[in-house]
Amino acid sequence: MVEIGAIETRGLRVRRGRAEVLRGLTVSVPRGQVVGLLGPSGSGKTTLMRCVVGVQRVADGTVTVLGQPAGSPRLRRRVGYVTQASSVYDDLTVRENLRYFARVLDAPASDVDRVIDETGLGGQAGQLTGSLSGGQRNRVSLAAALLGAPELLVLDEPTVGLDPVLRSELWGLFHRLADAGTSLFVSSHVMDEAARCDRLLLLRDGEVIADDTPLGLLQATGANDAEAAFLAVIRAREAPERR
Ligand SMILES: Nc1ncnc2c1ncn2[C@@H]1O[C@H](COP(=O)(O)OP(=O)(O)OP(=O)(O)O)[C@@H](O)[C@H]1O
Repeated sequence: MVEIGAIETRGLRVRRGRAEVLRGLTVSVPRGQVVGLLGPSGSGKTTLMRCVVGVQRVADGTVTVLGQPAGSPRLRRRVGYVTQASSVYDDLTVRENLRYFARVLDAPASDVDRVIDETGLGGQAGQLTGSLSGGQRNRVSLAAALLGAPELLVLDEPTVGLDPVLRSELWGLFHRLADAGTSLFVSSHVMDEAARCDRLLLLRDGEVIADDTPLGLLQATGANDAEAAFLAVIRAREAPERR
């Protein structure tokens, strides 16, 4: 049997306003890995994630998630999505928020303690969410997305605003989840997070300019880090046009 990837897109085109922001993307995200979606601000990362979770109007092409068309009702509990904005209630405590979302998602009540533990929020569980720092609040949204143990997690810049220790802990969590079989699709505009991914998709101006492992990308470009590799890929693509 052919293994169905976590995410498959074919010729995906999206227009937002007058601009074409995804320009015929064909990408494949394997299961059970942490796949990084890296690219500068405005390159289309959030738009691609919106396509994956089925909330973006698509002009052309297909998006298949866990073998189903993106947005299909059967994917609702199988896919967790964390946007850049907080998706939890400020006037509830961390634990109250998670209990509420566990009920909405029909997740086991025991998941609440599990996700509090996984996201390191034990010390804040009884605190009103509105009184937390921005980074802590992001982790409450992440904890809510972990309820019910979805097979695919789509995380839009989950480490923004976190200190290096928390950032490192969160990447550790992502890999533990992947080791247990979860697929993670994680965006970042911070190139130094590239090395933490199993696989990378580099996006620029709505096009995938590289799809490789971090090591493969460094070897292919001869660069020492992801930022230099990104620039090398861009230069190589633009070189023929200069002639
Ligand atoms: N609601 C909208 N209407 C029109 N254009 C939009 C809208 N939202 C985003 N865009 C445009 O689509 C392009 C891609 O935006 P997108 O948010 O997907 O980029 P991104 O890579 O996620 O950026 P960031 O890292 O800043 O979040 C940008 O040029 C942006 O200006």
